Amino acid sequence: RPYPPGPRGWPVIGNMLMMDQLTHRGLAKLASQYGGIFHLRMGIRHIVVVSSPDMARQVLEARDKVSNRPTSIALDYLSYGTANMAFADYSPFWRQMRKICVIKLFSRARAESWDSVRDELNEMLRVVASNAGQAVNIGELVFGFAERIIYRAAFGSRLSDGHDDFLKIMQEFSKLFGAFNICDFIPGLSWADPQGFKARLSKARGSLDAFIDSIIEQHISKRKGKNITGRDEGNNDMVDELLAFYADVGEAKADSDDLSSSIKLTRDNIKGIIMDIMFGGTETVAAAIEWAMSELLRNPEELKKTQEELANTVGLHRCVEEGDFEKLTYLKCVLKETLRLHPPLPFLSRATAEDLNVAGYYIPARSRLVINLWAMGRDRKCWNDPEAFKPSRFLNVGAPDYKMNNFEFLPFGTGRRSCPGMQLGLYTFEMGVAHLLHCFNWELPDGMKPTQVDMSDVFGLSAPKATRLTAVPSPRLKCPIY
Ligand code: HEM
Repeated sequence: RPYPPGPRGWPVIGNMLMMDQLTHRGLAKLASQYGGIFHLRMGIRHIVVVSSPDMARQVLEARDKVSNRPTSIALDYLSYGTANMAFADYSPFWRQMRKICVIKLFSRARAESWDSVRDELNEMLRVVASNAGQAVNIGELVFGFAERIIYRAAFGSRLSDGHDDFLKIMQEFSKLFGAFNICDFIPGLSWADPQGFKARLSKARGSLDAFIDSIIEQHISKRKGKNITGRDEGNNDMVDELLAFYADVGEAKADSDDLSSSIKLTRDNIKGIIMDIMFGGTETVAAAIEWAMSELLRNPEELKKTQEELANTVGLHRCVEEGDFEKLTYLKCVLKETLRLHPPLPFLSRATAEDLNVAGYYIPARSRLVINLWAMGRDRKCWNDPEAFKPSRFLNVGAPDYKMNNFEFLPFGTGRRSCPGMQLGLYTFEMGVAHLLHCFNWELPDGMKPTQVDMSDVFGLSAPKATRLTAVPSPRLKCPIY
C-alpha cells in the first residue's frame, strides 16, 4: 500500500527542509508537480495534502476517521489540554460543546439582536465620515470593527483603549499557534526545548488566565447579585450564556432548559471556548471584508455594479438594514467570489483517527490532513478563468453556495468540524461591506491605478493581505444617520 506520491525525504528529518513551503501557495505549487493528493514526512509526522475537490470529497467522506484536529505542543498547552471546541477530539462531549455554541452563541438571530453589531458599525461609519477626503487605512479599520464586535458579544463590555493588554495577549497566542516548533516533529528533543518554547507558552497562558479569570469572576458576582438564571435574558453576553453550564455555579439544575441540565462545562472549557470565539471570529471576518474591498477597488466595474444595486434596492436616503439583504443578490455574489479567491482560513486541518485508504493510497492513523481551500478555489478544472474576480459566476444556475457539499467552494469547511460561526461570520461580513459601500464612495489614494492594488497575502493562522488597503472615502448618502 503506497503512500500518496510526494518529494523524497531525508532519513529521520524527512521533508523538514521544505518547511518554508508549507503555505497555501507553496503547497499549491507542489500539487501542480505531485497531483491532487500528495504526501510529506516531517520527522515522525505524516502530512497528506489535498488540493483537488475530487480528492477532498473522497478524504472527507471517511467522516468518523477524519473528524479530529491535529494538535501541536503549543495548541495543546494554550487550549488548556484541548478543553476548547476547535482542537478537542470528536466525542460526545465535543458534540455538546458544539451544540451550546451553535444554539446559544452563534445564531444569526442572536447576532441580529446584539446592539454591539449596530453600535460598532455606526462607530466605524462615523470614523470614516470624519476622515472624508483623506486616505483611510481600511485594513486597520475593519480589524478593529471585527475585534470590538466579538469582544463585546463575548464579554458584554466595550473594547476600549484600556484593553491593549488583551490585544497583546491575543497577538502572542496567534504567533505561538503558527510558530514552527521542532519538538512537534522530533519529540525526542522535547526535554531540551531547543527553541525555548516552554517559557513563552507558560507566560502567554498565565496572562490570558489572569485576564479571563477576572472577567469570569465579575460575571459570576453579577449573576449572584441579579439572580440571573441561564435563560436568555435578551442582553446576556457569551460568558453569561456559558456560565449557565458551569458546574461550579450550581444553578444549572434550577434551569428547566434541557441543554443546561445535561451539560456541565469546567472553567477550562469556558476559557477555551472564549479563545475559540476570539480567534475564530476576528481575523476571519476582518480579512474577508478587507479582501472584498480590495477586489472591488481593483475592479471598478464590479464596484459600480454593487453600489448601483445598493442604490436601487435601498435608496440613497437611508442605511442598509437587515431586511434588505435578501434582495441584494449581486452583493451576495461579491462576498462569495471574495471567499473563493481569498478564503480567510486557507486550509482545513484534520487528523486521521485510523488508517485510511484513499484512491488506492495508504494514509496512516494520526496523519495530518491539509485540505488546501485556496488551491481548490483556483482549480482550472472547476472554475472558468479562476484568477479573475467575477462575482457574476455565482449568478449561474447550479453555482456553488454555502451548503458545504460543493467541494470546490468550502470557505466554512464541511462536515462535523465545519465552522459553527458561519451565520455570525456571514452576517458581520455582509453588514461591514454593505455599509462601507452604501454610505461612501471610495477612491484609491495618490492617483494609484486599480491594477496597482497589492493583492499579496501573508500566511499565518489566517491569510490576510500583506499590505493594508488604504482608500479615500466621500459621503454617498443624502442624509447620513450613523
Ligand atoms: C467569514 C468568517 C469566517 C470564516 C470564513 C470561517 C471559516 C472557518 C473554517 C474554514 C473552519 C474550519 C472548518 C472545517 O475544518 O471544516 C472554521 C472553524 C471554526 N470557526 Fe469559523 N469562520 C468564520 C467566522 C467565525 C466566527 C464569527 C466564529 C465565532 C465567533 C467562528 C468560530 C469557529 C470555530 C470555533 C471553529 C472550530 C470548529 C470545530 O473545530 O468544531 N468562525 N471556521
